[in-house]
Amino acid sequence: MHLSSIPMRSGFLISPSYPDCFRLGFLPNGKTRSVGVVSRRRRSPRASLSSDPLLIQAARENPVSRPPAWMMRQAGRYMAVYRKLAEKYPSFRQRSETIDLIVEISLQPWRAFRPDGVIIFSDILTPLPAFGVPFDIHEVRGPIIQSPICDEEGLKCLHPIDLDKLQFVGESLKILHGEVGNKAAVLGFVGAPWTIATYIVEGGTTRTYTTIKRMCHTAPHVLKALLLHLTQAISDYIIFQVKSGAQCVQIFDSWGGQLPPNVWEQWSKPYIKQIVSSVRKECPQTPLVLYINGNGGLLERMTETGVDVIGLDWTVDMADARRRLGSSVNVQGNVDPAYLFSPHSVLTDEIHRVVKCAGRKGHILNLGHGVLVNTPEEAVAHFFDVVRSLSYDTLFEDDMATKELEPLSTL
Ligand SMILES: O=C(O)CCc1c2[nH]c(c1CC(=O)O)Cc1[nH]c(c(CC(=O)O)c1CCC(=O)O)Cc1[nH]c(c(CC(=O)O)c1CCC(=O)O)Cc1[nH]c(c(CCC(=O)O)c1CC(=O)O)C2
Repeated sequence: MHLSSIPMRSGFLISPSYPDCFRLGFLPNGKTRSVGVVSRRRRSPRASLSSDPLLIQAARENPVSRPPAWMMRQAGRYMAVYRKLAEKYPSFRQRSETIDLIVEISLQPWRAFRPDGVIIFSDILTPLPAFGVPFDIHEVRGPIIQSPICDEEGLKCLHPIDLDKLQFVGESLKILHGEVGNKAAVLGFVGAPWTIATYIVEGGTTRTYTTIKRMCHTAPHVLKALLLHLTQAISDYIIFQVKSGAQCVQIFDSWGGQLPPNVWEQWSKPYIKQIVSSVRKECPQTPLVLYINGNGGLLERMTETGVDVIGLDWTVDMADARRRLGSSVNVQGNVDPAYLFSPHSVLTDEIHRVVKCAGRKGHILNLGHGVLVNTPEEAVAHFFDVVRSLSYDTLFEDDMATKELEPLSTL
């Protein structure tokens, strides 16, 4: 399975830096056309599989020589404009379920920093009421599920996802797509069944996951029924997001890393795999990214889900991840979000290091998890400025030059 292209600010096409994995070209007229790959050697781009003159010309005019970049949680509380808006609309559910507010908040980081992706402002819990699980988000306590599910009786509240109740998501994606055109990718996202189940079973955020982990042994049939229900609902929801305008969808199994790897194999992986296979049938071109927080023990296993991109948290060294996964697996990440609190020069060096370790192909630059509350906005701006000024040629040529000089310096 291949990724489709992620449109860049310059116009349309990312294929030059992703010869193996991007095969949809975004043409300057805004239409998408399926093409072969366009590869680029040094500074002379050439088409290898595509003979479409428009694409070849466009590739020449818009050489892409850096990874695309966006940030998890790139909208939200660290931004002053968001905090101001949150004063006026104090309920998170209102902010994330009203079309005008969703569009406005999603575009705040786009206007301020021009990332290559615009992520819809939403939450992994947003679809819950549409299949029978009401929730709220409390300012201090975080998500709260009014009626956690702990037994067979609890399962009775579940019903198939009613996508009419999520029209605000569909409409917002459509509007965002229209707003950013082919200058950036529009990204949707969902929580993975295991991660969503932690909230539904525990009743909210937990530090220990003991209730749901116990359930694996005391009521496996209940947990399995819940996860199967979530699998169907989340698959339908991803397809709905794609049909509404999402060009790439991130699956957050944020709490999958809380499980021992063999338990993740049993209670998370099969459900994600099922989602990937259902989505593929309907939307074969849409890249799916899988992120797990604390995924060092799961990297190889994550590829077995069939997703296109493996999201890395910052506890995995990018070079190690590349070694372990092989260069044909696409990766996303993984600058430690705490670097955004350090001097800009330190952040610059870290971005360069991560990009060098990731290599020239199949890498989406991102943080290793979401932007932290209180992150200085100037640091986020600096992150994207550095990305924009990146050039693989310069970055890797410097390395080559150093290597070539090495024998001389030993004389
Ligand atoms: O994040 C918190 O600290 C507060 C509560 C919390 C929320 N969802 C939650 C949690 C964590 C938990 O307690 O389990 C639960 C939640 N939401 C999300 C994840 C996935 C993850 O980050 O690993 C998770 C689980 C893991 C985690 O929180 O790190 C995803 C999410 N929520 C949200 C966004 C969108 C965005 O921020 O741009 C996104 C990410 C989209 C992406 O990057 O592709 C939005 C969101 N949800 C929420 C908030 C805070 C409340 C507010 O603005 O009034 C906010 C806004 C913000 O982060 O500043 C509520």
